[in-house]
Amino acid sequence: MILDQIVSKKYEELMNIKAPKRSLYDALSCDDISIIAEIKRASPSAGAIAEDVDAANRARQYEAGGARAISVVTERHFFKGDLKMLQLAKESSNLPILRKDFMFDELQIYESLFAGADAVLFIVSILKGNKLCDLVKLAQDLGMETLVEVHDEDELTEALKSDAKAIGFNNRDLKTMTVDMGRCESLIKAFHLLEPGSERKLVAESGVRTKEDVKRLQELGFDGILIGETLMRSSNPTSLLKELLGDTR
Ligand SMILES: O=C(O)c1ccccc1NCC(=O)[C@H](O)[C@H](O)COP(=O)(O)O
Repeated sequence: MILDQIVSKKYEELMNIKAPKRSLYDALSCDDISIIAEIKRASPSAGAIAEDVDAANRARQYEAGGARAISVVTERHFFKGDLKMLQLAKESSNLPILRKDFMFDELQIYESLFAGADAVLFIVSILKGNKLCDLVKLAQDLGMETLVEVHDEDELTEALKSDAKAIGFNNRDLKTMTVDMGRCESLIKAFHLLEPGSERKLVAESGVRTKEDVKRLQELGFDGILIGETLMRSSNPTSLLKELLGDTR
């Protein structure tokens, strides 16, 4: 009986967390291109980037520079991240917060909700069978949005079976860690053939360094760009964001 009460209390709490929410989908629905600015302490390809980053301050700097959403890499082992960074970014900005991690278990979805994530990322290559669709549905049932990440056309076909409202094309090969900007170019063409007239939002991920890259991705039809390392290495991310966005607004 007491357990029932605890469970129903927790359920009420979960339902209260659902609203009000900040929408990644809306952030990607502007007339011009939106930058999702990433907070990432380290990565397998780069090693340590900014291990002592102040996530609260970074989030404020990103918002001031014109970012429309923030991605926080919470994975501990390879990226030295944690959920505290996500909570700090949420408290310190008005932007939708995306949790970027290796998500494969229902518990991680509830954990994301409690930490304040507005959206969660799923990587098709690590989710087998119906798992992707099930996790997307759970996240959306709990009021969060989803970005599903693909690296090739087979993964794209899998991603389109889910109800995700946004698809991310990652230029980084997860095995070799190398970045090929041509990857998202060919994938966006494949996407339009597979799902003409789609309402889904499209995000280019990884390897974006210059305002020319941003302009090119806008011309290709992307709604958003996820930028991590370039911003994390900058001591003035606000002005860097303004510079990157310069020719697009
Ligand atoms: O960043 C890595 O080295 C990495 C290696 C293996 C799997 C994922 C990895 N990164 C996650 C990301 O997708 C990026 O953090 C994100 O797209 C931003 O990329 P970048 O602007 O190149 O930092």
